[in-house]
Amino acid sequence: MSVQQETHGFQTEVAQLLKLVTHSLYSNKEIFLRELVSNAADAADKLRYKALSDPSLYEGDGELRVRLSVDREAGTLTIADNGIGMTRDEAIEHLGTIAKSGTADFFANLSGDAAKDSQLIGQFGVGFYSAFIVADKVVVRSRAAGVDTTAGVEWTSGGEGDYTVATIEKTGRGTEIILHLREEEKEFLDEWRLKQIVSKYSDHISIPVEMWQEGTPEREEGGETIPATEGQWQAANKATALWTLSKSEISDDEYKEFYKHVAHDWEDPLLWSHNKVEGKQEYTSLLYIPAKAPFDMWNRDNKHGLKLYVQRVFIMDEAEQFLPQYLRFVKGLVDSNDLPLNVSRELLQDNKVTQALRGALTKRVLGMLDKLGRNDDAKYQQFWSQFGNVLKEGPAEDFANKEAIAKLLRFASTANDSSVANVSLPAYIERMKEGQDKIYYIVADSYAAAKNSPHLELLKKKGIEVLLMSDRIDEWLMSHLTEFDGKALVSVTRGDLGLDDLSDEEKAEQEKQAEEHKPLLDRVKEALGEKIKEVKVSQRLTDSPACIVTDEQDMSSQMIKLMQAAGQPVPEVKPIFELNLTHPLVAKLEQEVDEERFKQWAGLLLSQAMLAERGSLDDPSEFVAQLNSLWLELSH
Ligand SMILES: Nc1ncnc2c1ncn2[C@@H]1O[C@H](COP(=O)(O)OP(=O)(O)OP(=O)(O)O)[C@@H](O)[C@H]1O
Repeated sequence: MSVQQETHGFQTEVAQLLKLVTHSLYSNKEIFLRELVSNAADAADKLRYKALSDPSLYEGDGELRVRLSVDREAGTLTIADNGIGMTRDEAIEHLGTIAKSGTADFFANLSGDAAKDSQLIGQFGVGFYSAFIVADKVVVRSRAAGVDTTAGVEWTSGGEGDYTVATIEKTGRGTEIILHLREEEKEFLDEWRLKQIVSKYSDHISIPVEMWQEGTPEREEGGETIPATEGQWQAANKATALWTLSKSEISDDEYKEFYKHVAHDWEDPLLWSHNKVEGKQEYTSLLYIPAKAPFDMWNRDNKHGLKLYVQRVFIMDEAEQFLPQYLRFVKGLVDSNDLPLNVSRELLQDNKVTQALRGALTKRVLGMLDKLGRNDDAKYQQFWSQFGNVLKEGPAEDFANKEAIAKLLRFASTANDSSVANVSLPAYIERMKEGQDKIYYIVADSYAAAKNSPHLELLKKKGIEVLLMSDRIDEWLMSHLTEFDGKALVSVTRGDLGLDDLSDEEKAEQEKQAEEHKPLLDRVKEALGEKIKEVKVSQRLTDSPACIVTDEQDMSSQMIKLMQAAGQPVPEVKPIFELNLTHPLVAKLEQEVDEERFKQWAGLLLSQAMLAERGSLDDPSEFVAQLNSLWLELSH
């Protein structure tokens, strides 16, 4: 008997997802079973957790499991669990909408190319909806733990635009998913096939996945009577929580499958680390680095964190207290023996055990990445391309581990001929010139702007390597990273380059020049007035006539741009104007006797330098007017 039947439309994104699922995930269709079993195991975990404080929720049935059964005549495969179940409202919410933040944006960005989109969809996580890869009708019958048997729900959909829900009576607690298999998917009615899939994907799910084993009648064999056996449910998987085993008992494939269950990812992970720790703290951690960044990594509401278990009992998903923000891409679990079973999110917050675990797990992740960086360049590059920009938040967030994080950073460099960020600070230091005691870098708007910046000219000539940075976060990163391995990190667009350590002679020469050309410097300062802070003889240019640099104490151009983009007020910063005395244009300027023309030339050089450094001018029309007027004079 069912009452209160209603039809609902799917959330737009669900309808889109379903269309994609049925059309593009076909090549790996058997994983629908992994996804549904994974959900059943999650539902068992949730019930166990709730029952810690209210054991009556078990209703006398505390052996949590999932059962697979087939009905050949009806052409159905049923996946039934006795986990937490769903109420009518929960079924509508969980099976009719997607709650992930950023979902609409994600769908808006799909390309329409089935092959590409199917990859993305895998990353997005299809979960329950994968049922529609093999079924043209799905019926979900569920009853939540602790509610009356008359408050069950039946959810039915053909995977098109809508679904129906009805209130039903359901004696057993938990969820039953009945798949009406498509004509061409009848292979999933074959028990052998199902067993094979279960042991392939779900061996180490913590609950048994059971299948019905028919009984046998009494029979005679070799003159002996073998008694009849009764039919019974038998587990088709090992049903041991993977992390409780020792490493030597676990194959790589098992680690990978388990990752897909904990991380809700469809792809293999890049790397993992499994550790049992005993002594002052007792815990097991299994930490994974995904191969690809999730679509919503930059979304502020993105959920992240580890699964928390206490003494093998699931406590919560997405416990974000165990790792810092800049490691939010790490997936996996921690199973603690020291936390109380009734620990809540609030209690985790200021807890000593949590703090200690966070410290240890952070070190573990940084250590795992460091090892990868040293042993496998290609894999490390893959990691860096996906998560490098998240890791760059580290030095600002985690002072204690600054040096360890800095070791993991990678940058493009003048030592390479490509924009690939693959130079580490230790590698830079190894290549440093005799007498060089600083690490030089530049932050610009793009790789090309960084690489071709005039500020690099002299360093290039001297064969000194400069790290080239052009990610939005780089300026902020470098403002927190001023030293590595005892060496100062110096921006080539700021203050003094400190090259004097390289050659006393050159320094003396520069001072001499500054003295000799003081009248020129004074005239330029006079001509440009309030636009600049100071005029100096440049020690960094060889080919360009002039450049601007930022005073040590002032905010850099890149930082100003960042703050402007974020709508923040910025202080007015005047640049230091540096002239290259060896450049013919500067020589010409020095000889100019007409003060008006001198002013125009000086203004033009300043505008050029501003353009090269900032990519734009406060008053572009002034620049154009100056340029045109000088051209006209030249052509006379
Ligand atoms: N067997 C089940 N028992 C109880 N609730 C379930 C069951 N299957 C699904 N649900 C509910 O439906 C929700 C949606 O499931 P679905 O598999 O689509 O997503 P998910 O598991 O949350 O994440 P992902 O899409 O990444 O797999 C679940 O979060 C859960 O609340």
